Amino acid sequence: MLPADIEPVIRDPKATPPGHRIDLHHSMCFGCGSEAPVGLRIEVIAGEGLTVTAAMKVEDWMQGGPGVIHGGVLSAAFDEVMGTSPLLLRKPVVTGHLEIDYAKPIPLGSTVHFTGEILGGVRRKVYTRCVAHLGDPANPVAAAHALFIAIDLEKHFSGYRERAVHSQHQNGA
Ligand SMILES: CCCCCCCC(=O)SCCNC(=O)CCNC(=O)[C@H](O)C(C)(C)COP(=O)(O)OP(=O)(O)OC[C@H]1O[C@@H](n2cnc3c(N)ncnc32)[C@H](O)[C@@H]1OP(=O)(O)O
Repeated sequence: MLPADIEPVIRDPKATPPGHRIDLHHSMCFGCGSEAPVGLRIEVIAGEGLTVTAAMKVEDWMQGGPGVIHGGVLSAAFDEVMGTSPLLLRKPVVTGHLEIDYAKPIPLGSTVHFTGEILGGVRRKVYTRCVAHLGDPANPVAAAHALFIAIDLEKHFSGYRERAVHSQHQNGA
């Protein structure tokens, strides 16, 4: 998936310091929003260098097959974790391409731990990968690669903002 012309990228000196939560991008976001009526409420933590981490408890409403997480929920979690990582470059992005290897069933009630990493970039393209485990990093349950495209936030959402669902404490996007 990685292109031959991929280049190294550098963490922005003003990025969220390691160990701190990277700011919500939208309080009503399905992935990270603290006020979304239904959502994953994932908190992405900045790591060292170009890495991020997150954890997600697998709730009963996330069920797909009996007793296990729905694959689409896991996909959304990967999207959120990897999609937040380009903020270490201070670049807002949207997902262009996302691919997942589902290695093992993930039981309801477990906690999925994610470690994401930016691999490099080409022009507006940011390449990332992420691994998920249930507590033992040597025993991954899933892995993902994704390509994100840097956007101009104002332009990208200009035709949609009038449809936005707001909370009482809406903070923009
Ligand atoms: C803090 C934030 C956390 C967010 C986490 C959640 C993220 C999300 O879920 S975002 C929602 C899902 N994604 C979307 O809605 C995006 C929908 N798609 C789009 O809006 C557009 O296709 C968009 C913006 C990605 C690209 O369009 P545009 O701005 O015209 O750029 P475009 O010139 O087509 O592409 C830019 C580059 O990306 C490449 N590219 C675009 N899409 C893809 C793709 N699917 N696969 C491979 N390459 C792609 C292009 O080839 C081009 O590459 P190059 O520089 O080599 O020419």
